[in-house]
Amino acid sequence: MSGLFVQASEVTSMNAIEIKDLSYSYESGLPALKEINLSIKQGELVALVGQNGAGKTTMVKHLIGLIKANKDKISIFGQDVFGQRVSELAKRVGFVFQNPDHQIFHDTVEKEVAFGLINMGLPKAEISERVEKALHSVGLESQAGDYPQSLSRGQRQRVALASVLAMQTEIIILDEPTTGQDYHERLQIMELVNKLNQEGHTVVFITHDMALVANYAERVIVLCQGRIILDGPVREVLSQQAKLAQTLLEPPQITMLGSRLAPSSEVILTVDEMYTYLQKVQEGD
Ligand SMILES: Nc1ncnc2c1ncn2[C@@H]1O[C@H](COP(=O)(O)OP(=O)(O)OP(=O)(O)O)[C@@H](O)[C@H]1O
Repeated sequence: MSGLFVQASEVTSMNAIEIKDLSYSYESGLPALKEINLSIKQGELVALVGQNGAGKTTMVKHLIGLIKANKDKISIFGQDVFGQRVSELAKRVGFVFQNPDHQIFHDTVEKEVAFGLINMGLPKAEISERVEKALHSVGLESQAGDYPQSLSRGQRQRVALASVLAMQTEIIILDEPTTGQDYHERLQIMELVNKLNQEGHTVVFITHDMALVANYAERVIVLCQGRIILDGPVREVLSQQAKLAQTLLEPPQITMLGSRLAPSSEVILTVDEMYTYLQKVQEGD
């Protein structure tokens, strides 16, 4: 990995992403984003949640230049994205689309993953090394020569992820990364997301799955009808059940069960935490 990355999920004081007073309406529609203000520090692992149509994809499209932001609205590592080309932004911000077929165009998996690297003008040996490493990370090394459209949706999603990994961008954004994956693949992808963050990447993942949020994110940003209505550490946000209900999102089952069993205790996020809580109760703590 590049020496730019900080080690072991260290969150620095540097803003990786900064959005200032961003509003946006599509030509044909109502406002999709309203007065968004947020900053994400280098090294953070953030979940972005909200019901369908809340504005999550519109927000991240601004970060990768697919929707052009006005001047002084968005900066990436202190640099205004205004006027930056998509290809320039792609070197710092990697984006894995929700639908892998929106980003897969080549006739072999290997060529697909190499594409961005060839555009960057990297030497052949480095391209081969990065492609191999990225395919290994997503468990697709034996599919390198396959036609992507012959793979399952879950595998195609991992091809798209490998293409972004190979670029070694400082920021990685994933839109619903576990869609179409079975249980083991979901675990594998989220462990990989975690590892990337540990290696120093700033990671933002969009999801509807609050169990993923509870298990993997440090911070969660909740969008509702184009506005940020909650933003903070996962435990704090999941304790705001009434506000979350506005978004039709529910805390994970284990958290709901925990709030019934132990209404006054801390918010329970995972099965392990529930187990610890029950053990304490049994011991009469
Ligand atoms: N290309 C478009 N043209 C017009 N309106 C759009 C377009 N894309 C999104 N919208 C509208 O903008 C709003 C925000 O949509 P967006 O896709 O950003 O939400 P989302 O939170 O990502 O939803 P989902 O979870 O369904 O992907 C919605 O009202 C949506 O209908």
